[in-house]
Amino acid sequence: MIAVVGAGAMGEALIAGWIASGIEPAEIAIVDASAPRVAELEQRHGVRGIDLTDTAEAETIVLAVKPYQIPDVLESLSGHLADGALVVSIAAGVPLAKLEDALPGAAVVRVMPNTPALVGKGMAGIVPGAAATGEQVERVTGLLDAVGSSIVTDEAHLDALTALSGSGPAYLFYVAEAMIEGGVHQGLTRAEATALVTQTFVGSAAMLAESGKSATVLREMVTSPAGTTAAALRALDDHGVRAALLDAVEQCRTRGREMAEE
Ligand SMILES: NC(=O)C1=CN([C@@H]2O[C@H](COP(=O)(O)OP(=O)(O)OC[C@H]3O[C@@H](n4cnc5c(N)ncnc54)[C@H](OP(=O)(O)O)[C@@H]3O)[C@@H](O)[C@H]2O)C=CC1
Ligand SMILES: O=C(O)[C@@H]1CCC=N1
Repeated sequence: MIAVVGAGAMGEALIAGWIASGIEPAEIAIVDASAPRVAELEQRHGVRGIDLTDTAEAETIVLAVKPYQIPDVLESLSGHLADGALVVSIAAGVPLAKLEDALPGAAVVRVMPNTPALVGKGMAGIVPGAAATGEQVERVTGLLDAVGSSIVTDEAHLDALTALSGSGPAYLFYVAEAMIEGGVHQGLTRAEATALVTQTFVGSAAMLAESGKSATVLREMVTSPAGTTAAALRALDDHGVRAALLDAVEQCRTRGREMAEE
């Protein structure tokens, strides 16, 4: 049994992705502070709500509560884990050391997933803790690869990874929102603008993933000399969009580091 503690946005993305990948809903249990939320997910996905103490029966316990809620959950779990249980924390900015100190001897793995797991296109970074066996790391890798792709990395790189793939979907949705608004300003209906922008994201992502060409070359392919794209990119440069993205990635990484100290 996989128990997901904290069935919010990311918890549900993983659950839905796992079920779509073929994992039986009966194999998944959820714990959440909100009874209506548990009922909603039971109805939508066919998973079952359990109490935190029932996670003692789970082989894999995924901690998906907000980072500041992690200490309380760890305190409740301490001393109640099954032999061989694996604890997977997806909380941003909660170091392995804090997790391992609260669960002495337990196998712990830190993971940074992202919400596209919901549609089987997730990206995740995996950091094995000291007591995690090779089989347990493979189990986690299998669970993340079932909903997209993953890499095993060092904890030192996890905040940077969070700044790209963990939080990254939000930057792209932000750009999509702004482009849709731009289309509406030009007189397109919101539905037309949304369809145009959505398919442009899908096509561009597929080219980036499948063409073998760099983002730079793909951008140059669109940019005809003295043409429309060059004018648009000039406006982005004038507004400092590249610098803003560099700063956004840095601020995200820095916030992850700060959270580790809170
Ligand atoms: N959202 C994302 O894209 C990503 C999130 N993460 C990480 O995932 C974690 C969850 O984030 P997110 O899904 O956005 O947050 P949410 O607030 O959507 O989900 C957290 C859920 O946990 C519930 N909860 C709170 N306390 C407890 C408890 N003691 N026991 C069980 N459930 C509890 C919350 O209920 P209530 O709201 O009532 O408090 C809520 O439903 C965070 O640690 C975040 O860093 C990692 C990668 C990506
Ligand atoms: O915003 C957050 O803190 C979480 C972690 C990565 C994405 N969402």
